[in-house]
Amino acid sequence: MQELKNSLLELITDTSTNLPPDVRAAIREAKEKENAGTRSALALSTISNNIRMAEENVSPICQDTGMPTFHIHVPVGVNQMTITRAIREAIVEATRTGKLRPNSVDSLTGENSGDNLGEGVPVIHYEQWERDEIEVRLILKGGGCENKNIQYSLPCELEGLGRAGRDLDGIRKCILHSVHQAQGQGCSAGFIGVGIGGDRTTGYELAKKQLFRRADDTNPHPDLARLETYIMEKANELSIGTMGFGGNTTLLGCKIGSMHRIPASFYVSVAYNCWAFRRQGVTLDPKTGSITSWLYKEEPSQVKVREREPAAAAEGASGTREVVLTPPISEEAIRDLKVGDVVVLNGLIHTGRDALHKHLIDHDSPVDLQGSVIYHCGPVMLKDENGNWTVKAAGPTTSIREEPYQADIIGKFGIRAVIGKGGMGARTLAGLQEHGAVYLNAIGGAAQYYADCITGVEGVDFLEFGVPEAMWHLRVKNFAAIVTMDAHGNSLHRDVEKTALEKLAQFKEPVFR
Ligand SMILES: O=C(O)C[C@H](O)C(=O)O
Ligand code: SF4
Repeated sequence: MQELKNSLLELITDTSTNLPPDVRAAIREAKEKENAGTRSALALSTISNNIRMAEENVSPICQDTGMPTFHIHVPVGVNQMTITRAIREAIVEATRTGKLRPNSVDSLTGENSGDNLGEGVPVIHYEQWERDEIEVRLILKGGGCENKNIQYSLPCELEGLGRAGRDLDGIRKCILHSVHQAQGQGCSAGFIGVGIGGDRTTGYELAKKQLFRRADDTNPHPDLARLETYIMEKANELSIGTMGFGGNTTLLGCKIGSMHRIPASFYVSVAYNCWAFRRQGVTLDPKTGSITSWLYKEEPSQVKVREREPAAAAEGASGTREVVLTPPISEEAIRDLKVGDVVVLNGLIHTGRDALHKHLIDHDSPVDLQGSVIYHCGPVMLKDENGNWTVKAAGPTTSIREEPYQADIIGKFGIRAVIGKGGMGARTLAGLQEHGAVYLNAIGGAAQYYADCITGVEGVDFLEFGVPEAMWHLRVKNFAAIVTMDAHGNSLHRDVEKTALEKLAQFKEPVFR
């Protein structure tokens, strides 16, 4: 098995940097459905560029390279411990070369192991089979969409949909609700895997297993096939759209599996995966460990591929105002901004996410933040041989996690803009109004696109928090993001959620009897 580690490294690298054709086709279709000049069309254009850049640069599509999760089939007699050792070596190597972000954090001490290894990380499931080849499937599922997974215990009451009973119609309601509760926070448009039945653990496992199905397959079970088709149609009428900007595509794929349960329990478990759906697989020669085939490389047959770029997403949103700003930004410039404006930033910005926000509540900042821009981002960084840092990937992280801190931090330090994704809540909105600040929504997952806007790394503080959580001081050029919450009490996120809830309520009546 001398080739095993190299094969696994190739699999990890390809998974992180190159989306499979079925996922690309779903995104391409979504792009064709959006109207020219809309925010969703613009976001999908950025996403498509990002996918291309990641492949060309052989760099992570999204900076959050997620929880590496392997599903492996082995012929009888193959040593699983040899495979586990090779996976661990390949993971360390992929982290060292910037194909994976160091993502494994000790839950008690907060320490980042730095090499993506740790208790329970990576996740590896083995199963024996009677074929004489090894099959390795891998998903890199990021944290923002993982946080939007949801498990329902039937019967239950669902906002907008009323009672969900222990039958196919109750299941239908849970799945629709799961898409609504995710809004744009899991980097919609997303893919969902659904597990019906099992217990709390196996239900989620079944849901995640569905994510290994190709986006263009058909469920062999007629009821589940019907339900998948129904969900795809109705979830896309919720108008949540790409990144929760509103729009025609909210869901790119829905795959449902079912298993037995015990009489008292009836779970519907939903695994939500962002558009950056990094899934790949290989078969390996059990003697040499070399790759014999790739599992998700063929183009889907039923999706037509257009020759030229559709007019829809070609250029910037029509009628939007573009405002160029350089920090430190004045309160006046900020109060002039309205939801829908595109802000183009030049100059110095600072990253800060969970650890930094918690820290700043009762500590000083190492740099003056008056008039500054904070970027909710945990980048992939590499140090070169001269000790200089380079940015390998740098998209936004989900902002809502900072909701308990954000308004206070803005007030305490005089921050004028926060860049993130998915939007923030009522407390932050009030804080923006009170202190004169805005929330700027960047396109989640577009880590190559934003890394390209970073012209220099001017320093770093709190590296002891780990690479993703450190405070990186980044010089940017033409960094564009949309104002989705302004200093006048307006929030696009609040509006989209309200509309989506009204639309969800239209699906209250029974459909599957
Ligand atoms: O950790 C990150 O960089 C992002 C995360 O996947 C998120 O979606 O919030
Ligand atoms: S930032 Fe968005 S695209 Fe990246 S892993 Fe998180 S949810 Fe997925």
